[in-house]
Amino acid sequence: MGQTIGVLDCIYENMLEKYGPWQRRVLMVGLDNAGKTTVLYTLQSQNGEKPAPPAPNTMGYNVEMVRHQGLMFSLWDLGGHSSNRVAWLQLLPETQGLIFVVDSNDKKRILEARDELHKLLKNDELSGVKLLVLANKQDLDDKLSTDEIIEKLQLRTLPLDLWWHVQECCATSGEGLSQGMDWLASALANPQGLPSGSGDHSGDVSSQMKYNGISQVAEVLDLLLVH
Ligand SMILES: Nc1nc2c(ncn2[C@@H]2O[C@H](COP(=O)(O)OP(=O)(O)OP(=O)(O)O)[C@@H](O)[C@H]2O)c(=O)[nH]1
Ligand SMILES: [Mg+2]
Repeated sequence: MGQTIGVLDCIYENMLEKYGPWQRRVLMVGLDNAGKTTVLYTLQSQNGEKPAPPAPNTMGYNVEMVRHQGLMFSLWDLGGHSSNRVAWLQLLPETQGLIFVVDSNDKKRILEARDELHKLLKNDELSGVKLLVLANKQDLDDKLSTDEIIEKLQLRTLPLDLWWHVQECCATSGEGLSQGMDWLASALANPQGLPSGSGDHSGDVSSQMKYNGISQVAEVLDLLLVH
């Protein structure tokens, strides 16, 4: 196991070398059915790319390189089913941004989402991470508002030095995704200067690049998920 993670680190260092200081690792997590994969591929299609065919219930992960506001993100969409969640931990080192996707319509599971988020944030590797909460499925009638999501997820109990922001969105239409990415890009670009909850301004995912190294990282993760 240790050797496998070492290989992962090595590949990631190669990616850093290739993309320099602009490259940021962003993990996208949340419960199953929250809409993570839809977010990933809607961002891809907003960028003019042909998105991958929809694949519900991600077993493992999807990963794409996304450029936004001059920053290059390696955006990892990790399957949210409980059997997948242990794999989230493998990617925590070097993670600078965390996108936590919530199904705003699923009131029955919001406390499970809260518990997963707080459990994840207890990991030391995530100290200094910038947290974007996507309050997804805002197109549905019986949805939780931003204030309700903040309260239910107990975001105000998080450490004061942890920056977080809640963005309402609809992953199927793409509404709100760009604003969320704006906040994340600003937070990651100006780690000293952006107070929690501020920084919304418009912008688009401008381009996307794929890097061969991703498939190597993916192979290593495949091994981790199988064992
Ligand atoms: N109405 C509505 N449905 C959405 C929205 N976003 C995603 N969905 C639907 O929710 C379902 C689950 O979406 P996925 O993107 O597969 O969810 P996921 O978080 O990747 O789930 P796992 O891979 O199991 O972790 C799909 O049927 C999507 O079409 C949204 O904004 N509004
Ligand atoms: Mg998925």
